[in-house]
Amino acid sequence: MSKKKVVIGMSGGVDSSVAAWMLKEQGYDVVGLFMKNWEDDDDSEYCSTRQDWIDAASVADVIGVDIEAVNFAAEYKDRVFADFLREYQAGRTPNPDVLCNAEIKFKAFLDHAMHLGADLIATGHYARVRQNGEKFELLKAVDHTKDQSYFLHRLNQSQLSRTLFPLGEIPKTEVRQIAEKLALPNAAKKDSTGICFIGERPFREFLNRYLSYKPGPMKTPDGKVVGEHVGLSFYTLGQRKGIGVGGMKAYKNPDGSSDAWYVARKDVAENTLYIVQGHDHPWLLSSTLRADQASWIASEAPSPRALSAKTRYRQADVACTLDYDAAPEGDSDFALRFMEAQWAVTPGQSVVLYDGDVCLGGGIIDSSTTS
Ligand SMILES: Nc1ncnc2c1ncn2[C@@H]1O[C@H](COP(=O)(O)OP(=O)(O)OP(=O)(O)O)[C@@H](O)[C@H]1O
Repeated sequence: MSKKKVVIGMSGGVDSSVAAWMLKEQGYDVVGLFMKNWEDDDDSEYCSTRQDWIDAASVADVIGVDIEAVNFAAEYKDRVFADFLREYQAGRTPNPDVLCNAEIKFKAFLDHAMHLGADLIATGHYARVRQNGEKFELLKAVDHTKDQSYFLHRLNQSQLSRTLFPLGEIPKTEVRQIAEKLALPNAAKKDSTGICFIGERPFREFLNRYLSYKPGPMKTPDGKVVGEHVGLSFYTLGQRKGIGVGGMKAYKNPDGSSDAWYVARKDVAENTLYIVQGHDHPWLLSSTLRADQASWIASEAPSPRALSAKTRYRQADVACTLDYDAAPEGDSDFALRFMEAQWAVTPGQSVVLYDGDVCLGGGIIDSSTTS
């Protein structure tokens, strides 16, 4: 029987390098594919694409697999970056890495791999796929500290049925050990952080180039104007640094100290930014949320029941109840009620639902309430 052909996304990072090696060990016919999703223009200071390609190609050479490069910069701009800008312009805080998986890594990439004659695709994500009868399930990685299912929650049955995640079963420490044992040229490379096209560059300066912005008042909950914001798009809920009221001592604790200020609300219609003093201010806590753009891995919506959720990556799962009847306001698709109030639930971010280790899918946070 001929070997199954797997096209794996090789980013030049340690994870996808080790994943490619594992697939080869497992007997697959492995081909690496390096994607370029962002044109460098004048960004070369912050963009490591050239070095990443060199790393991916040298790893492919060491483990003995073919590799090629493909440019999805146009698709990325149309399907991910345009949405990212629209969301920021509307005062929300989007998560482009979620959309990148749904539209680029598991759509444009998948289509391209199929044209190359692949049976399956693979990435170095930390997550697992399990077949359960006719259905494919997305599970958290065994290494919960690295689990990336949050970013993969918009994948569907067709995508999951053709995907392998070789790293889902092993801890990150073992991945590093394998890279060292094989003397991979990138064994000591740092993990990438942040949104891929922004990288390490100053965020506000980057957004400035693409968005129109209008300064407006910064107010406290009682309506007092305490400053001016530079444009609502440049702030996110729960933000503490960069508000520019650090020295403001208007509200003191009984002991004379003053707590930090946080962004708590954006009123887009009034172009007003509300800030509150103290990490646990009631305006920063939500007991319910509404979400839209629901996407369910099993194709159908889960039954309303007690589940757990993450309203941001790297957050411990929180107990909640899924409810559809509570959602009909606006375009909301579902509502959640949390057992314990959640801090800085942020419109535009993904909310992802879990039943134990099984990721059920999720939606985009539309609004939240304190009551
Ligand atoms: N430029 C790229 N070309 C091809 N595949 C990519 C690229 N960027 C990411 N991927 C794939 O998506 C997976 C997850 O991407 P992410 O940016 O989260 O990388 P990571 O966890 O730092 O992994 P790595 O160490 O492989 O870069 C990677 O392991 C890889 O398979």
